[in-house]
Amino acid sequence: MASADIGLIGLAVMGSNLALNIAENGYTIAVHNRTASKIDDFVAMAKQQGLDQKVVPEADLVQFIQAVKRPRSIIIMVKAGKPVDEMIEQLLPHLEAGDAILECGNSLYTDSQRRYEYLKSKNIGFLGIGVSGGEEGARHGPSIMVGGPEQQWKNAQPILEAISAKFNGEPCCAYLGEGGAGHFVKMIHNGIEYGDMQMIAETYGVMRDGLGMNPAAAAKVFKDWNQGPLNSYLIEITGYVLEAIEPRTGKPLVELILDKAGQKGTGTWTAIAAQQLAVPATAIEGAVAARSISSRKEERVAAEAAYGKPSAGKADVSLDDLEQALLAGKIVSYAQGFAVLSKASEEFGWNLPLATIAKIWRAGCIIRSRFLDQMSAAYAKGGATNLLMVPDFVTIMQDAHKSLRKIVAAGAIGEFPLICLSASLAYFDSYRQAQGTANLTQGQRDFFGAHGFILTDREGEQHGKWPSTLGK
Ligand SMILES: NC(=O)C1=CN([C@@H]2O[C@H](COP(=O)(O)OP(=O)(O)OC[C@H]3O[C@@H](n4cnc5c(N)ncnc54)[C@H](OP(=O)(O)O)[C@@H]3O)[C@@H](O)[C@H]2O)C=CC1
Ligand SMILES: O=C(CO)[C@H](O)[C@H](O)COP(=O)(O)O
Repeated sequence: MASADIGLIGLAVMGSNLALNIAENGYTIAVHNRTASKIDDFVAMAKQQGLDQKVVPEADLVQFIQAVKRPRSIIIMVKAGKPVDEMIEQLLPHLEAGDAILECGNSLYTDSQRRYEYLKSKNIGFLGIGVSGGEEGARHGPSIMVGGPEQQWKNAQPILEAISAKFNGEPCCAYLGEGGAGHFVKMIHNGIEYGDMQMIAETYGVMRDGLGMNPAAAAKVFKDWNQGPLNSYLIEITGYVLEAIEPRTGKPLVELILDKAGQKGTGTWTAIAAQQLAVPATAIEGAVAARSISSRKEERVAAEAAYGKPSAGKADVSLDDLEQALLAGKIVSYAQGFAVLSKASEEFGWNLPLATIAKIWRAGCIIRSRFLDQMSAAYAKGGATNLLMVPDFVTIMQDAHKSLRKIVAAGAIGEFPLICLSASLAYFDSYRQAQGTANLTQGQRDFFGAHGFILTDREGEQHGKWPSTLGK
């Protein structure tokens, strides 16, 4: 007898917490996991939290499906990629017309588009949903980015809005467009997350290598910054990470963590999508590159032996400059992320609501910050082609870019790498330079490939009369 309002497959970190969140919001939820012992663990956890009455555990997939009321909504929260397709294949023979799959992992947006088309041909609905907020967000309110057919969204809307984070009472959950729109927006969220994290790490590098600060002193600065314009979840947790002590040695934990960053793909996908759409996203690309360089620990050790240890001279910068530089870098990185969203919206016909996206990122997600409230207000006014041209942000950048410049210069002289902050500065300088240097590039392209150029004093494409270099 079907008794559950919704079903969920995949009881790892995200799935189990989402299921508890759904149960706590008064919905009965059927749960299933490939490894059955995880279902028992989950039920024990639900019991501890007084939510087991709202949970229908089913180790058998067919019985799990039958436990969900029709038309069924089934959330899949398993490892992204092939496991999602395998899960869909296992579900398909037992689903009926009108049922829907809500795929909530970090899936590539083109996979979501493909899955939607495939399931549509079988009369099964599909929503590709980006969920952000990690373990705590999933349990108490994540930010939820929905893509797919609007009717399916309407069916799922009450549950998704109920479980989402709230900012001033507004749900951080929205329908963003057809096909892969939800997962595209989540991908850009993660690209921005990479940029934020890398710029914070670089700022810590300036404190450590340029200002000789220990982790406890750096932690205090991040805690102070969290009271100002940089107020955000990532700045807040940075303070906690820096002040943590490893109990066995009594040393700062951060100094014992191996300096190799992991990555699961969403940052790289953002960089690729930006390149494919011809939108410069250099800060995000820099952040992805920084993780890749970090993973080459052995090569870095060998290179340091070959070139000598960086001089790590005292940087002549203030903490105020550092704060402003981080703010400036962050504005550039968000400007790039939103520019990619804007172009994708045009290219894929999604009509992405940029103000709404900034709004639903104000709470619940990893990049939540005070700054996003200001950004959503700017996009709500309309007419913003690039965040760098929005009056509020022009005002901030007019001063903040000077600090960014000082910090990047200090990094270059002091020999500590600022791959993301320097990429942000270079983008800013390129974006605001009315007379660039592509005139020379165009001359070269015409020289070797007769690609043509435009002259500023006349109409139409022109070619130069170039000397032959053959035989020289
Ligand atoms: N962790 C996080 O902070 C966040 C994660 N996400 C995304 O959410 C999704 C779930 O993440 P997370 O909770 O960390 O779990 P994992 O990505 O670690 O995936 C583990 C889950 O996938 C199941 N699984 C793996 N392979 C298969 C398969 N072939 N068939 C059936 N089930 C399979 C596992 O089942 P079993 O127990 O049997 O191994 C388990 O339930 C991922 O797409 C992730 O990228 C999104 C936001 C934040
Ligand atoms: O989606 C997330 C947060 O928003 C996940 O935590 C994701 O795993 C982060 O990406 P990576 O593992 O590549 O750092």
